[in-house]
Amino acid sequence: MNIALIFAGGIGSRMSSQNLPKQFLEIHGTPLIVHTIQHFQEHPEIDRIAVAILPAWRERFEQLVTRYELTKVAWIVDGGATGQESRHRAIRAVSADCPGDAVVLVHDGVRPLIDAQLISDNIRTVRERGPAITCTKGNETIVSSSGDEIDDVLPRDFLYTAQAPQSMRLSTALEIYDSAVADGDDDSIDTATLLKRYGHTLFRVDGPRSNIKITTAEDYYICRAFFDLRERNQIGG
Ligand SMILES: C[C@](O)(CO)[C@H](O)COP(=O)(O)O
Repeated sequence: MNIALIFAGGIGSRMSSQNLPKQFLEIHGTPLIVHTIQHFQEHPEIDRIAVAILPAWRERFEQLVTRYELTKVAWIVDGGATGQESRHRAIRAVSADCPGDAVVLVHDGVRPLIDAQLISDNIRTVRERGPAITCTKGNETIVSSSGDEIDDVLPRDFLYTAQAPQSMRLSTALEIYDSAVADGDDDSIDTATLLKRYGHTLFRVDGPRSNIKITTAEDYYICRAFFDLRERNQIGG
């Protein structure tokens, strides 16, 4: 069994989209969260979908589930105060109904350019090797800087950006999220961070550069340009 767990619990504080959370912004007349879920809905290997949503937007989301016939959406949980809490709530809801060896793909609601290949590659990697983290190779030099001076120039050959999906067995997801709470952490950056902290070996799944996360207004316009290209069949997905 393979389950997509979509996190759409954030308010989009880094993007000024008036009062509309960014996951509800539209591209080509369809909300971003629907574009994202449709990739999982249409994927033959995905059985069910869990979504963590802002409590105040739950009703609006439920209407979208009906309108766009997102029939695989089996759990809608209220998002928590942090991304970690939202993901944990969704993992707990899924764990109450599904076996621990199910594969879960944790994905951002605002990464609508995911494609079928990436979903398949995540599932295969978890089944054959272990936890899978979607990555893209860096094509610019990365430096670290804690003040206004550059502390270090990092070796680009070994640098990647971790994206999503971030995937693992359901039992592993529950174990790391429970452990984080027990250890007093309720605001970790992402699933990859927790997997690494609790000693898991992570395997890289190479994804396309187009699988961007919409964080700022600029990202929205870049994403829209990718949608236009896809519509003209100039990139895959
Ligand atoms: C999970 C993630 O997309 C990996 O790059 C990222 O960490 C999510 O970050 P956000 O701050 O919750 O948008």
